[in-house]
Amino acid sequence: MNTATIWRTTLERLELEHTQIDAVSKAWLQDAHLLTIPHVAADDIDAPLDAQEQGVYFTLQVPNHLARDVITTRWRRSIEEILKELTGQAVTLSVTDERTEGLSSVPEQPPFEEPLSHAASQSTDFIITKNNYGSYDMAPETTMPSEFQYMTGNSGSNDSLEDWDNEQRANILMHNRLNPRYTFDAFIVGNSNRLAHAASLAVAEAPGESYNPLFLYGGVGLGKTHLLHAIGHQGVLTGLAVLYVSSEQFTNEIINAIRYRTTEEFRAKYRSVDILLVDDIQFIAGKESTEEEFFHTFNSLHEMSKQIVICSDRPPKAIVSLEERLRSRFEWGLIADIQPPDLETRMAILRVKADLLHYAIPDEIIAYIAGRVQTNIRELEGCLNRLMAYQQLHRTDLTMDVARAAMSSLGNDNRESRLDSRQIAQAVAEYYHISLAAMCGKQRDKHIVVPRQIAMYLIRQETQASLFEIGQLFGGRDHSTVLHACEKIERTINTNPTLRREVSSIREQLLRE
Ligand SMILES: Nc1ncnc2c1ncn2[C@@H]1O[C@H](COP(=O)(O)OP(=O)(O)OP(=O)(O)O)[C@@H](O)[C@H]1O
Repeated sequence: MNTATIWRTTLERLELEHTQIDAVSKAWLQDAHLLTIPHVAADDIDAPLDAQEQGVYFTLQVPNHLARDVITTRWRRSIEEILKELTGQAVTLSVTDERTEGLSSVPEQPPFEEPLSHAASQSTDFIITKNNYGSYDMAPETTMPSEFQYMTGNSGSNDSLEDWDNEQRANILMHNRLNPRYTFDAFIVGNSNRLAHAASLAVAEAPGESYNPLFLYGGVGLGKTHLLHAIGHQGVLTGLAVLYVSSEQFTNEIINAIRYRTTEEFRAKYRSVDILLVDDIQFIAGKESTEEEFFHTFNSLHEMSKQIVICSDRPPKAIVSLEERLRSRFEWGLIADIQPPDLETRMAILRVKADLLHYAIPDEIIAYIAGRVQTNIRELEGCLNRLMAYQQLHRTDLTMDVARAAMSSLGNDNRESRLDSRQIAQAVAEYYHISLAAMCGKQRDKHIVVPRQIAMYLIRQETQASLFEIGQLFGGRDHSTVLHACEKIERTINTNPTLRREVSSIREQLLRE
């Protein structure tokens, strides 16, 4: 079997096994090329090579960055599984959007073409939205409605554009209050934000060429503004005129332009930018003249292939009272959502933020904070700042007790009153699939002892129960046994990432209840 046959068979199997596979992924996968590293070529898979033990390394070449990220996140595991079955060997698959030299290609296939640029890779604009199955749906390009002609031909707006000299463009750059901390480098990518990040990067690398507009949406404090600014920084670096505005600012400028009869200047300003970044667009809904003006600004920029990036707390369809013609434009390019980050991503974000602040903080405390704040990264950062402030104020070492005190005294921890010891013990027993009775009893098997110690540790952390009370719950054990258990878990958590993850997952589960 050569790689072409393997890939064809893999695709057929994938489509059979995943009937909900979305149209965009399907198109990317059909365009993809499966390659192997020469010394473990797939043609040799029947030969008893070393590769039999090491497995086969495949590379899947896909058309662009976004395809790479989506296929890696959503499909790589399944493809690997199928390849494993087909080849009868362990398989490692990497997905790339670059042409990799030295890989064996498929003899019967046409020669591999240069990877497509973002512009070329997307011959038609399409809309990708998540459907109810959590996969992506694609809709065909919308045709350009006639209102699009506004201000592009007869109105003379292009003349005003030419009048808009370099000095004024420089002014725009100067007055862009882009937060220097909000860069791509400082953005942690996890499954929750991978698509939004990849799309933002694509847009920053080739403004106006790939996804236009790019519409990012997600809950409060999940990094939408951060990505907008990151795109902005990149644009500024390459000398483009970038304008970042909140929809509120846009509205105020329109009101003033109407009041002081300066609408021509307003229009010239907005239509001379190369990248327009608009935050919190949901607030323009229902504001008639703002919507009207934004509509025309959008059309002018889009026609000139200038990049527009829009953020909102909800998808266009959910912005009630937004004019239909605006909604359809927002759905024109790419819609990417940002979901709340998982525990690992929250921990990674905290670690990076702490490092940036040169704040030495043990993993255990990182896990503790990340377990507490689950849906808002701004709040997560707030906790870190509070902890620093608390520690400095009390001039104390950073310990778990200090972290707990900082959280509770600053009103960020009201869970103690909700969680009781029995509930925690029950959650731990369930997590480890053992009975509560066994965990609280006398058994000394390892698979019971460790969960018991974890339960003691969590109860100590999450409730006001004394060592004596905890001992009573666990079959009348001595307070020193409880203390020993708590200290042991506290120590081990710092050196054992698996245990740390388990404890954090239980805590997260408890806080969710
Ligand atoms: N993935 C991430 N990596 C690093 N920091 C992040 C990430 N996501 C968000 N942040 C940080 O979280 C804070 C809040 O992010 P941001 O202001 O971008 O959120 P938002 O989605 O625009 O929120 P809002 O809807 O309230 O405007 C910022 O300090 C940002 O740097």
